[in-house]
Amino acid sequence: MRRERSFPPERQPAAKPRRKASPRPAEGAAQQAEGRAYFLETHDVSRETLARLDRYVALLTEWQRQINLVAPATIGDVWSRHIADSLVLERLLPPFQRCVDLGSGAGLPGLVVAAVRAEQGGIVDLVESNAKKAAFLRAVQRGLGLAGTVHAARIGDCGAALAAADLVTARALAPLPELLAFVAPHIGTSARCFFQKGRSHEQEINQAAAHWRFTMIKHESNVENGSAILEIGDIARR
Ligand SMILES: C[S@@+](CC[C@H](N)C(=O)[O-])C[C@H]1O[C@@H](n2cnc3c(N)ncnc32)[C@H](O)[C@@H]1O
Repeated sequence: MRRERSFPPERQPAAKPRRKASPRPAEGAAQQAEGRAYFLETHDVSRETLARLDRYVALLTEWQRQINLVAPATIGDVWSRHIADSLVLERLLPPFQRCVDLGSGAGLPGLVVAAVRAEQGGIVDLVESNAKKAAFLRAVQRGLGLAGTVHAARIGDCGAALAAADLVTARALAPLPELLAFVAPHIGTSARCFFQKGRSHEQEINQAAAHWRFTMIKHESNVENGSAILEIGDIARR
């Protein structure tokens, strides 16, 4: 459902759960294979994209033995929990020249977006302040032949990257008022932000609307009960 809104916002009905339960708890190679098979039943991706995603999962699994990239209990469930979640956002993105993913962590959704859009020429920059995670992100970019820069820095020090972006993404990074404060000083007037939010998003929208004006399309999401992807633009302080 897409609905353009200005603020103050109207109340929205709660999102409906849609996704079939994924195989959980899931750890190890057998669970990953099961998750991959289910992913392929439910997603249509090209052979080239699948090869990149397979390589990403292999690198993630290898590096996860040394550093905590994702919650350890979710590594077996990487296809349904992380890749499919990132694809929900990717499918909403218009064509772009430069997308900046904030607080990328293990590369979610940024590396998944980059892997899926590789043939379309869009560049995905990744901002991640944790040096070890940033090293992982660079290794994946190299391993998959993806364009883009990894900024091993705080978001506040990445104004130039944000200024060059036509899209900004973030998942599980910060409450909406904080996300708006990160991007507003830097992004161009036509840039759009896609923030993947959990079930507290309505409260966050109301808190943000006290300090910011913005336009928003709320895309309901099946990632978890009540989750949503907020497409936001025209951000200005009140
Ligand atoms: C909860 S994790 C989410 C990672 C990923 N987006 C995901 O959905 O799995 C948040 C990540 O953002 C990074 N981070 C938090 N604040 C940041 C900041 N101000 N600048 C850059 N990175 C930041 C953290 O190091 C962490 O890896």
